[in-house]
Amino acid sequence: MTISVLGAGAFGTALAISLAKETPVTLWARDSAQVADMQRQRCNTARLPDVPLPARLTPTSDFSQATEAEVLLLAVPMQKLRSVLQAHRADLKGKVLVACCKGIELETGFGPIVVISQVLPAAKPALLTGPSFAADIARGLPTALTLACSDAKLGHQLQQQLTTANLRLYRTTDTSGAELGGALKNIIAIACGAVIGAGLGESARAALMTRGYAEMQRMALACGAKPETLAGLSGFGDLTLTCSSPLSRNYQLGLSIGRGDGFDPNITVEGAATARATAAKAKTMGLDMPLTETVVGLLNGDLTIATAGAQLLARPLKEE
Ligand SMILES: NC(=O)C1=CN([C@@H]2O[C@H](COP(=O)(O)OP(=O)(O)OC[C@H]3O[C@@H](n4cnc5c(N)ncnc54)[C@H](OP(=O)(O)O)[C@@H]3O)[C@@H](O)[C@H]2O)C=CC1
Ligand SMILES: O=C(CO)COP(=O)(O)O
Repeated sequence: MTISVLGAGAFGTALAISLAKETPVTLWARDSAQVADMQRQRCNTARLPDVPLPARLTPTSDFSQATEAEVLLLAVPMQKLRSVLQAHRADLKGKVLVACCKGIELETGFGPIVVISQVLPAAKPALLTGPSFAADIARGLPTALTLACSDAKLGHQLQQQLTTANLRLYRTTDTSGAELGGALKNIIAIACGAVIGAGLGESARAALMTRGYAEMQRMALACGAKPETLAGLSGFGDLTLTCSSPLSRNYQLGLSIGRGDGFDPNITVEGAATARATAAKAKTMGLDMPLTETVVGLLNGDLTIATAGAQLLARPLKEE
């Protein structure tokens, strides 16, 4: 089996490095200058400066060359996924496409699997998600992820093909649960960062993580997901990592909100658009998602941390 990774950001490069230790991998980037630099330096200096590219990793800016592979990993941000698929529709037709992004499309409220199916009805979509920082995967540290594919046979094959010595994949056919877990945890990570940034304490963070998990379940189960998927790596696992580590960019955005600092808008923070998409979706579905609404209020500047905290604490008392 041959593999290409489309998108040479932090995560795409990390996955390519991990896989290329065991099999040839092509890594596509749209920027030919970046590709030339990777070929020359044998390193992605912009995104993973300290990790060398293995000999079996071939960087390219030639999309057709990359799509000669049998399995294509899509490692671009969620809000860019549709345009990338549309731009390369002919080359991607009928391919096995493994989305590696976490989020919900702002304009439609759909996750990556539906977006792939809409743009490329003949493609075979899957999702790779779960708790993992690019830097950890690139350094070969032990990591466990979820491979979700509604086609059980293909999911089984992908699980075998994409597992490496240090990257252990579990599989599920519940694509909806896997993509919602990975998308919604980023919203709660922003909230947790804000609480810590504002000095409100670890106890408040634990409360947010727990009530955030309840909120994630509320949305996911209403969309037909299985509770055990939410309890797995793609949901609870990634929630734990992202809400507790300063390496997370979603958590970092929250920290800056809590501290009242600025934040570089060029950094990929999936939770911001996903919070807005989820709040809109929850409204149409009649779901109560107070933490998501609060994060949207903070992002839009409609709420201060003090008002947000006071509003959440003043909500009607209820059963757990
Ligand atoms: N970083 C991590 O630790 C993890 C990330 N993820 C997920 O992976 C996804 C990607 O994140 P990450 O790699 O960190 O993000 P980065 O910001 O590091 O990289 C994004 C990549 O997408 C490319 N890109 C953006 N827009 C386009 C476009 N229109 N056409 C082609 N390429 C495009 C960028 O290219 P260019 O540089 O030219 O702009 C860049 O290579 C996200 O959904 C994230 O949640 C999942 C797990 C871990
Ligand atoms: O998804 C991630 C960890 O699993 C990466 O988190 P950030 O996108 O917040 O950096």
